[in-house]
Amino acid sequence: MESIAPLVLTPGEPAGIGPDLAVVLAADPPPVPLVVVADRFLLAERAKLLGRDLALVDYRRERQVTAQPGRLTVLHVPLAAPSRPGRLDASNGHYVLATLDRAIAGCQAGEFSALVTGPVHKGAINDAGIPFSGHTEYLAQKTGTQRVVMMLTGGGLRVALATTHLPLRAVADAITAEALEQTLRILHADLVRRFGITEPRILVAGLNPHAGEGGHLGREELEVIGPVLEKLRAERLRLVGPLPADTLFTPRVLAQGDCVLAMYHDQGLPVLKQASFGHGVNVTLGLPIVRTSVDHGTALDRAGTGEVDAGSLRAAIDLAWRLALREAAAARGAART
Ligand SMILES: NC(=O)C1=CN([C@@H]2O[C@H](COP(=O)(O)OP(=O)(O)OC[C@H]3O[C@@H](n4cnc5c(N)ncnc54)[C@H](O)[C@@H]3O)[C@@H](O)[C@H]2O)C=CC1
Ligand SMILES: NCC(=O)COP(=O)(O)O
Repeated sequence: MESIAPLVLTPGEPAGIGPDLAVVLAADPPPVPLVVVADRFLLAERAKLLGRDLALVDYRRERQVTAQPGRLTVLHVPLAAPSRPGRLDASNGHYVLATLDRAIAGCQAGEFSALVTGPVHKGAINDAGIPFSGHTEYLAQKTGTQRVVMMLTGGGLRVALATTHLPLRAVADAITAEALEQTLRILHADLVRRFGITEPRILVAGLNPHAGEGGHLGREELEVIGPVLEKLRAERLRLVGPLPADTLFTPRVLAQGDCVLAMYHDQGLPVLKQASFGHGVNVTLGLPIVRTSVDHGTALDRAGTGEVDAGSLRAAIDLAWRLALREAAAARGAART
């Protein structure tokens, strides 16, 4: 195994399935060094509840991180209040962000090579009095990045979003020429740099039914999306669209692209999740650090039951490791030149 810094995992909402997933993962760990940032007593309790043996290694004492069955290396961050599976408690909202902050700081400092996030409950964090839309927006803010792009990958698809966690009412106003151009530039650049696709072909969805039907069902395609695509095509970006979203996700059209850019969350993600739920990965593009995440939420109904599928977490760890190795190789190449 190539030697780069360990990955860091935040299990997320303590009342959700994140702690369960960390416990399940430890039984059959992926072959990469991994540090879990969480309350160690929470993990120990969840392991007990699930009837699993789990040895917790204190990261602060033992910096040598190895993957061994039945062991988890834990960087302890204390809960604010005891947590029970399935029972949200807003007083732990700050805990969730404290785990993220520690992990992000470690990635920025080179202590960790990539961040893998478990699911957080956006409502619980907001109920703690902290405005929070999602990891994607939080990571942009914490790293001082003006714009990032959410992309999910799974089931042979890559689906990126032009807007992320917005009320539907706000979506059309958020799709400005400037925002869309920046999004497409980030998507193109990261498909090249992080995913090794030399000339990525991006299929861009329209916003309105039938991509606006020539302006009769909405004008964003004519006034915003089309002109941005024209401008970037002149720079040799391979962009197709704006395409009617209802037929974009058919095999014949998908075969013509490497990635889809959907205009909003529920235009793109249901298709991706239908194709790969439980095995997909959410990756944030445009960040100065590598970050991947599970494709699912907190599944409060399953926390503490043992009925959880760790497939998406495993896929997120695998992708984070591969992206981190690529980053390290690129950095070595740059240092040589
Ligand atoms: N990466 C993240 O932080 C994400 C967080 N969320 C948040 O999660 C919360 C709950 O969202 P929902 O819409 O209910 O979606 P959800 O993904 O938590 O649950 C949907 C259904 O899938 C099941 N499920 C989800 N993951 C599973 C797993 N690994 N194994 C077995 N079953 C699983 C659940 O039991 C439920 O029946 C919301 O607050 C949402 O914002 C949602 C998506 C991603
Ligand atoms: N639907 C994706 C989601 O909610 C996760 O978003 P984020 O927390 O990764 O920004």
